[in-house]
Amino acid sequence: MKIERVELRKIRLPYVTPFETSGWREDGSYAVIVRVDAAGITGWGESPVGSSPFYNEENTNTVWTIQQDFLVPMLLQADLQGPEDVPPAFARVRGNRMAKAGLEFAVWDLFGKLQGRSLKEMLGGTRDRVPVGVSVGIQKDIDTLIRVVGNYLEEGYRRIKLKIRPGWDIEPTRAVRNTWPDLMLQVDANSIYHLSDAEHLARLDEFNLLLIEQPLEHDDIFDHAKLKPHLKTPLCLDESIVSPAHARWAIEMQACDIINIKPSRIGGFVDAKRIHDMAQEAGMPVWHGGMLETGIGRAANVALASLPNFSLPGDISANARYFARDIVHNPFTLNEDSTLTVPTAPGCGAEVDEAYLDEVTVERWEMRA
Ligand SMILES: CSCC[C@@H](NC(=O)CCC(=O)O)C(=O)O
Ligand SMILES: [Mg+2]
Repeated sequence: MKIERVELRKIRLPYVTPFETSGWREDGSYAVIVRVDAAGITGWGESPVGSSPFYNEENTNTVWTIQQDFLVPMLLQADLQGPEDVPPAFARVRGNRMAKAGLEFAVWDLFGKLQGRSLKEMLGGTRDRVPVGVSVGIQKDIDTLIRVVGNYLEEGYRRIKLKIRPGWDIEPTRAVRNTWPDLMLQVDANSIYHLSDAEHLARLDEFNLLLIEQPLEHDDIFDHAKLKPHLKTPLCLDESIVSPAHARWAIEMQACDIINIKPSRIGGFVDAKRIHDMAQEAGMPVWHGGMLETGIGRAANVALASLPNFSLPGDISANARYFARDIVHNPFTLNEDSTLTVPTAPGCGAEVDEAYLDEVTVERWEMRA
């Protein structure tokens, strides 16, 4: 099948509160929303990039350029038997995985609608609900942090992730642990530390954390393997794992105990599923990360998180955690057991609110076959 039309949109969708990590602060979604059309069917996808290239090497503008100049023409050329044919069509383009992923997601959604199959079914999901938690950004002080965490626990979330950085790591984590001794708690450093911080990072071991996420450089596996023996807490990689090859290197080098899987970081579902399966083979648990997606990317994430080796709560909160109003008519709401319900509708299950999407679109582009 040939894709007949591709439409890209830059959006501005404000977060209910800004989100701060060790390296940047973002006030809203600057994602690129992808629409593909063929045979009278529309598929939707999202490249969940930020305004700056601070999480990985991509941002709104790199996605916008690479999609328009290379990936969309390649996609329109391709004769697709299924969404698995999308990555080979993009193979000549190095990196730019969020740009690739947004387009691939949209083609998965399209084929699901064409075949009457949910994304969960297409990907091999086994769960009807997926356990989720909340990622809590860096706060102005510890009292505020305790209040913010308390509010999320009130809402019913059972797992909390804290962003940390030098000067905001041991004491905030201690304060949360002391307030909630039995809480499922983990931390994410977003690559801000170095191997020389090993002893300092080992101080986090006293807090009985589920994991320490991506403490060292965003493109490192070797030093994480050297760090791991210093830690009792399980070590999780996020930014470093951008392909099945990276996952194999990390597993074989014993560089981590757990992998955070984000199909956007990895370039799409095909390779994300490969990493899920490799980790399962190796007896390594994975959990689903988040990139503050709108309801379009969020639905894609929930579908993937329904696969069997996703064994720790994911960073896939209800849409309202970020958006007062989302670009979908059917936002996720948190179930009483701190899970989200996996959509069963054909495709990703997101019902796009096109009128509101138009309102939050700041730039639009399209290309036809
Ligand atoms: C703006 S990029 C945020 C990347 C960060 N993501 C989260 O903390 C989860 C955010 C979410 O709730 O989607 C991570 O490194 O895991
Ligand atoms: Mg992370």
